[in-house]
Amino acid sequence: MFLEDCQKLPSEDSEDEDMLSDGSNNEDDNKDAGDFGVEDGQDVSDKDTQELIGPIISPLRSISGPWHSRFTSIVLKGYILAGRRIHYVDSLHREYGTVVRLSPDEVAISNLEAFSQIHKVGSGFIRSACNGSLLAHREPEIRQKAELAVIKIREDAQAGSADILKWWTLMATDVVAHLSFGESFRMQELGKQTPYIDAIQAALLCGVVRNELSCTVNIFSQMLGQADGQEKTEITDIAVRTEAGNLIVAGSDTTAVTLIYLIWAVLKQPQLQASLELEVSDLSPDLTSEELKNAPLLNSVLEETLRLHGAAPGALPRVVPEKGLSVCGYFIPSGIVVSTQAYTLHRDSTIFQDAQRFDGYRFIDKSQMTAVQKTAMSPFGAGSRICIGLHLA
Ligand code: HEM
Repeated sequence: MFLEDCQKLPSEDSEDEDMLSDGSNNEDDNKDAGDFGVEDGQDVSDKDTQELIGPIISPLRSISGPWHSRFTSIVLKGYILAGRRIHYVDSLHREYGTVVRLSPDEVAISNLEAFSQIHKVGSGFIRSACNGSLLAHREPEIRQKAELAVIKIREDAQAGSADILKWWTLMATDVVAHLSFGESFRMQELGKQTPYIDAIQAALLCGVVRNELSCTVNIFSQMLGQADGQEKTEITDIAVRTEAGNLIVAGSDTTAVTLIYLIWAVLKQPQLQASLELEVSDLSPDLTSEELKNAPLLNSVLEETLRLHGAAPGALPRVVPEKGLSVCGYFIPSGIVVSTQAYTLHRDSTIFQDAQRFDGYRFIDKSQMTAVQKTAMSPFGAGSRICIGLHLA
């Protein structure tokens, strides 16, 4: 049971407002599924049925949201195209509550219990995250690339100014390429992205990364080996190309963008910067991952960066399965898309005290984290579709 379930989030600029002032989700309508004329488990994904039901008797009609969400997704799409979906949805949660209608067939949810229900590992195929051994085997290569990035940043800074984001991006892309394909693109040495990477990013940035990827030291050698050993294989050239592009996009910009936010947030707090530098200077020059794991402030700053500035805080959409979803007194039938977003959960001041503030010490003692905070912290997603690059990142 989570506090403040099913209620409005405080507005961003009035964090101290009493969140309990409005205990409803803005609707007087009866929230019982029976009143929608839809039985539990009834599938409304069928297009004809949906058109027939229309906005008036839609099973979602009592879920609050902007008036147009009952008729069209055009406004939502406008925000998506403008790259503002996260902020738009966050503002809707603050206005309408934890369950908000976004379009005729999409509902956004920022209720933690529902979050767990939606993302928990089901009984079907379960994807597990990359395990630590990937990191252990590849640590020297990763460190060598990180050191090179720091050298390049220092050289540029000494010559006038350094484009830190550029070097983090080149570093992350080289690391992902090396681990995935067994060979780096050596973009750090070149000092720029290869046209090949430019093309992949342009083609895939708008797509959603959702492919089944196994996580091995060299993913492609395994895939191709499998293809060689079988007469019939599901793995086509196009699939290999798509997987390759997905990995590059999923692993490089996310890591680089998170790192640049970390630098920015720390530089804004000179006191924090000094303490962090002191902690890191006490570590051995080897900087093994074991040693890094035991640097409390460094890890706390990383967690806090992922909380406020993680690079993928947007919608994780899921289709409601046959049994439907009950959330905050609403019943959402099968076929409807429900989405949760870390951006809103991570800024919920009922979960994280002073949630809008970057507090580098917030996670200094992780044993103090409440169960609710642990569930809410989801910069890498959650459940069966959790980021496979989590440990590497
Ligand atoms: C700070 C860095 C990173 C962040 C914040 C991040 C975040 C995420 C999130 C939130 C998801 C879940 C998407 C969903 O549920 O629909 C995801 C999935 C994924 N990530 Fe990451 N990621 C990072 C780094 C990486 C790296 C380094 C790699 C690869 C080397 C990677 C590969 C993937 C892949 C392949 C998926 C898709 C998994 C699936 O569809 O089941 N990510 N990531």
